[in-house]
Amino acid sequence: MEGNEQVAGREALVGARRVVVKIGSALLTNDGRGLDEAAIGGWVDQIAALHRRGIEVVLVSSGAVAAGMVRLGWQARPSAVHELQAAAAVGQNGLTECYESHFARHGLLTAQILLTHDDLSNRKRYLNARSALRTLVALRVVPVINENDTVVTDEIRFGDNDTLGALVANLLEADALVILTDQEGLFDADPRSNPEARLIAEGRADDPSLTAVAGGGGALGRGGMATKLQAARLAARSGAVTVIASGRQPDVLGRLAEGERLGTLLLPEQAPMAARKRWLAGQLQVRGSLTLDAGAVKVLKGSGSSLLAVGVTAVSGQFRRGDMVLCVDDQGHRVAKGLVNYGADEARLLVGKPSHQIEAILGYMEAPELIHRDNLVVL
Ligand SMILES: Nc1ncnc2c1ncn2[C@@H]1O[C@H](COP(=O)(O)OP(=O)(O)O)[C@@H](O)[C@H]1O
Ligand SMILES: N[C@@H](CCC(=O)OP(=O)(O)O)C(=O)O
Repeated sequence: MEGNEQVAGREALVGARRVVVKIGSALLTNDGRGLDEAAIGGWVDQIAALHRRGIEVVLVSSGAVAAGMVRLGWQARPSAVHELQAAAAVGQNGLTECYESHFARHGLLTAQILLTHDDLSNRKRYLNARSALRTLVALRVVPVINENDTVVTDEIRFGDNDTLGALVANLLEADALVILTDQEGLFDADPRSNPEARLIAEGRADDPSLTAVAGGGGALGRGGMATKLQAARLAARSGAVTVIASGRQPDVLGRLAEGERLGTLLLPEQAPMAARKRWLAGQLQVRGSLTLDAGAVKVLKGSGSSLLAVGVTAVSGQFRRGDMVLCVDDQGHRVAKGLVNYGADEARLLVGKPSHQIEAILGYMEAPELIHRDNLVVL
């Protein structure tokens, strides 16, 4: 049942139609030697493949300052604002050129968009930015966004591009924000300093315990995991899920879109329900059915509750835990469908039984409900 669980847990990316991909400085720069053009070519190939599948991708790319430093022959990142601004202005050219030439190999146009904090906090400019981006996406152009480093000062800058990526995800109501970085995801401690650190595969974006483990960035990046977690919280506001993953994993974007467990998935508290339900509703393959009594039909339709065995009168078909089953009323009318927590044989034993008896009947309890409400869609 691994496979079903995998897809159920990652459905928001599997069904995503619009994705913001953020590529960080730590990843883009060739050990501080300027842009890693070969790696950029690889990400462009992946994005083009998503495009061909009909997924709209908006790119948020860092790297201007790092690329500018190399072009200018500077060894160390300057601390003076005017020098950072100059480096960004020089480097942004190289960045744009690099993306443009790689996307051109796939017959795709790019558009450079440089935003500042003001552009997104001022309502009028926000709406202008939104309509321009929507138009570009509708034209199948790939927007490549960065902060307009040349005109911002410390007080008004995002600084890290994680925040910018999240705001763009909000702006476009994207389904997902994918943050590609130099680590496999969020670990329970910074893996640079703690080799024992373990990857956190999944969590709630607003889980306060994650704040404690998310540290600052490396030499090249700006915000580290702390700003990535904050970005996930921001993105969650408009219902987007966030994935933090390593850009060095081969075909990371394609594999995520296939539902593979890579990196850290950070789910919003409320809104992903809509995406999840959309995905559930779109699933065609049903392995069996559960007949519900009138009380169960009422609570499912009325209050969006989970389905308990006590409200089930009959089980048909052969299904396994995690399979999609149909819920019908006593007349056989379709009421709901969802991913079931028990296989058909166990479900038959549980028919009409209250949840507190599950353990006594089966010898174990997988879950107190037959179908959890998160995995259920009323038809
Ligand atoms: N809990 C953690 N898990 C993973 N990485 C962490 C964690 N805490 C801090 N980091 C650091 O965050 C860095 C990635 O962030 P950053 O350097 O800002 O990259 P980017 O430029 O891709 O945004 C990692 O290289 C790592 O050292
Ligand atoms: N706007 C800056 C990028 C800032 C930055 O490095 O952010 P991040 O990739 O989040 O660590 C640049 O292009 O150099």
